[in-house]
Amino acid sequence: MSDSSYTDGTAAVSSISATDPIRERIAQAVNDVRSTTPLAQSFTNFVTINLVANAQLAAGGTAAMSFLPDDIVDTAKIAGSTYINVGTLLPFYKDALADIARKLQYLGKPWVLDPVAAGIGKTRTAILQSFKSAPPTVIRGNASEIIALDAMWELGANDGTEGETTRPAGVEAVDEVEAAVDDAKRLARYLAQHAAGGKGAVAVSGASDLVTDGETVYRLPGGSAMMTKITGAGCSLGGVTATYLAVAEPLVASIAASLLYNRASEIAERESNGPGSFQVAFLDALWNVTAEQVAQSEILIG
Ligand SMILES: Nc1ncnc2c1ncn2[C@@H]1O[C@H](COP(=O)(O)OP(=O)(O)O)[C@@H](O)[C@H]1O
Ligand SMILES: Cc1ncsc1CCOP(=O)(O)O
Ligand SMILES: [Mg+2]
Repeated sequence: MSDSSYTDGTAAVSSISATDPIRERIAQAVNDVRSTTPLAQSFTNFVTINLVANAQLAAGGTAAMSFLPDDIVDTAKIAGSTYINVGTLLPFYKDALADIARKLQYLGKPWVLDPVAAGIGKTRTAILQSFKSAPPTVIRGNASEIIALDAMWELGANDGTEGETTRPAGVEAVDEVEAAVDDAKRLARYLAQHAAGGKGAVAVSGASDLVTDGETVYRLPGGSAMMTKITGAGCSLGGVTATYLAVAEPLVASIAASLLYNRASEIAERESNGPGSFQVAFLDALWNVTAEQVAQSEILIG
């Protein structure tokens, strides 16, 4: 850790040093994806499915989008990881997704959950509640989704630390990332105890991203506000997190994906002049950012 400790208004934070061992593991994840092109399967919403697949390919991975429940289970057996995004659902998925989560757990397969629009609708709520008993390896969402999922799983109620709940927010966040710190830590501790593999991480995206394994909180500043002007920035981040989860442990996979996104979106903002060209430049930058640029990013802990 460096000696450049300071306070951001809510918590004392310090930059990790240029030689911190986690940087080597982040670089390794970026390079391993590019050299082994791992398959990460996705069950994801039909609004942003194309960007999810293209972002996974641009990061160096391989994509497969599955919708039939038996396809999802069969593909999970041959994939390095699975991504489940609940942005657009159909009624029959209420039982099907609960069953898929149980099968992934039985098979010991790592998966990433993106709880898009958590808090909206009885069917989505039933599905997200069902995942508590067969939880994912990584949860990646915006602040409002993380706060809503934590409330749904009643984790704060169990340890007496329950914070304020928020109103359902649709697919966009109405909460700041810092408002979701305690929720993210509670969820990550729960994943570490109950997820297949015995390790978990929670990633909260926003103006400055946050990733935690339940013990340490990593803050990852930077990126581009233009990411809020294209649909699927968060969904594709979840997909790329699954790509990294195929080669790395949950914490490293989550941090690497978030850092890759921040560096790529900064480059894309400089090289584009509106949302359309930004999305194209962003995919190019995912492809071109070096592992060293990703791994040497500013990382704050505290
Ligand atoms: N104001 C912002 N400044 C910089 N990056 C942002 C900003 N808002 C979102 N991002 C980035 O956009 C991506 C998607 O995050 P977010 O918009 O929170 O997800 P979602 O689309 O699921 O709501 C992340 O890489 C995040 O860092
Ligand atoms: C607009 C929309 N509506 C249902 S899912 C979806 C995409 C959400 O994408 P993201 O969470 O990446 O902003
Ligand atoms: Mg989202």
